[in-house]
Amino acid sequence: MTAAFFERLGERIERIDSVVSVGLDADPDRIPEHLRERDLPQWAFNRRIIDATHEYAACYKPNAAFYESSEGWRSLRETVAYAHGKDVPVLLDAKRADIGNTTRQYANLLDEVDAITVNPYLGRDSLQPFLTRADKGVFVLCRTSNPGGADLQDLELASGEPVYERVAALADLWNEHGNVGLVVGATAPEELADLRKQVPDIPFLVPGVGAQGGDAEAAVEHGLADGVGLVNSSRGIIFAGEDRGESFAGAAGAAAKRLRTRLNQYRSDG
Ligand SMILES: O=c1ccn([C@@H]2O[C@H](COP(=O)(O)O)[C@@H](O)[C@H]2O)c(=O)[nH]1
Repeated sequence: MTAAFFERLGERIERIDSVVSVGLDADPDRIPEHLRERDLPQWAFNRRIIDATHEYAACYKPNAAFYESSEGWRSLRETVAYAHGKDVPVLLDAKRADIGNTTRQYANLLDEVDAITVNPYLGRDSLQPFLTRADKGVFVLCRTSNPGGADLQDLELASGEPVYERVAALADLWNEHGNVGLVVGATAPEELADLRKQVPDIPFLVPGVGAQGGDAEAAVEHGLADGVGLVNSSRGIIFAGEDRGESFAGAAGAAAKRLRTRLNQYRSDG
């Protein structure tokens, strides 16, 4: 039987001593000039990024938004297969969910990848086809890293609890197979701390360090549950060498290594 996602992730984290999620947001406008004439420029870019970063990557997190074209989906498929060939799990940041028959189609994405992000605002039935995939990780958006994340997610319910806490409570209920994680931004360190107290056993995916300037220490301190969790940086790693022409990938590798070192300093502090 295939080991559950968080078990596999925990083994990977231990093996490479890293909680870094490398975000593969291969923005076609930022891919180096010399790769733009390739058949699949995003795939050519990602392959070089993976070669340079896989030793430091607990997982790869491509954001589906960057692959929403026929070429993009082909690039994504090649990228996923290549990452798997390097033994690195892939978490597709797709933020999916819909009514029953539609969401069942979305959940087929899990045939290709190891984990996915989902949107909780349509409720349990919209997530059911993801949640029942016991061997796959399902990260529920809880308190996002963007400035507008507070607009709805921080609103207080009649009970006095903020919406993001209710989402965490529901996600905990939905976690019948031990495959649920939460997405909590590093730009919201207080919410990260509150949520960790509320759901001590659920691993977080923490985006927002690097380009968004989030709190890396809080990301590590609160993002991990029994050592398992992910701290993501996308642009800060893959475009670290944007001005370096053909040696862009080396700069990405160095950025991933630096982030691992920085995060590990907080991991060992605990
Ligand atoms: O709350 C959220 C949820 C998802 N994201 C995604 O993570 C990466 C962050 O990219 P950076 O370049 O490191 O800022 C990107 O794919 C976002 O869509 C997030 O930032 N915040």
